[in-house]
Amino acid sequence: MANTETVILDRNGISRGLTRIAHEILERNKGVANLVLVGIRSGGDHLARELRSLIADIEGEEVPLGAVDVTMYRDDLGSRGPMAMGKTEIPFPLDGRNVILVDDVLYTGRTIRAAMDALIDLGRPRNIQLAVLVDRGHRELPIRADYVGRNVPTAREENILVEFDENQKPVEVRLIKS
Ligand SMILES: O=P(O)(O)OC[C@H]1O[C@H](OP(=O)(O)OP(=O)(O)O)[C@H](O)[C@@H]1O
Ligand SMILES: O=c1cc[nH]c(=O)[nH]1
Repeated sequence: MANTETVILDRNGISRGLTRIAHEILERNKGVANLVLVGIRSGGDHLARELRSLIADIEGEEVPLGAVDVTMYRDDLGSRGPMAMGKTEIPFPLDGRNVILVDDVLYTGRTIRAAMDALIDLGRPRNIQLAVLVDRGHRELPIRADYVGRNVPTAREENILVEFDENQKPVEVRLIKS
């Protein structure tokens, strides 16, 4: 049977969701002092860059931006076959910082567990908060997001695709039923 695809968010919808998240982050953290953004490769790193730009538009200040690759921290490393590995680039100390971890889709929570282990190997943040563009449910670990662009109820066999253009700007979020 052919796949059916439904657009959940277009460019404007994504932009509105990220703008709201930027305001929520600033509200909860009382501004940008002590704040850093770390995006999970790949996808979360592009969204973290968008959030940094939106926060700068509101506060007039750019917060430190990093990216984490979770490949070596995955709990299915042995069973998944070869995987392309990205680079973790966090060019600032994490100790004592309020870290906003950013990803595109939150599903089982296993990627977030891996990312938190990767961060904690690098330092001891004051806290880690989680921002995701889409929460599709079906958690397998006790993990929740602090900031959510859109909650999308899904069936396990469905898939959420976040598409980026050639400049790594988010273009569309689609729900794919196969
Ligand atoms: O909550 P989880 O069940 O861990 O799923 C969420 C993760 O799945 C996707 O990454 P994927 O592993 O497909 O890698 P990619 O983004 O690099 O393609 C997505 O970008 C999230 O990081
Ligand atoms: O639907 C899903 C599940 C995990 N990761 C995605 O990007 N989409």
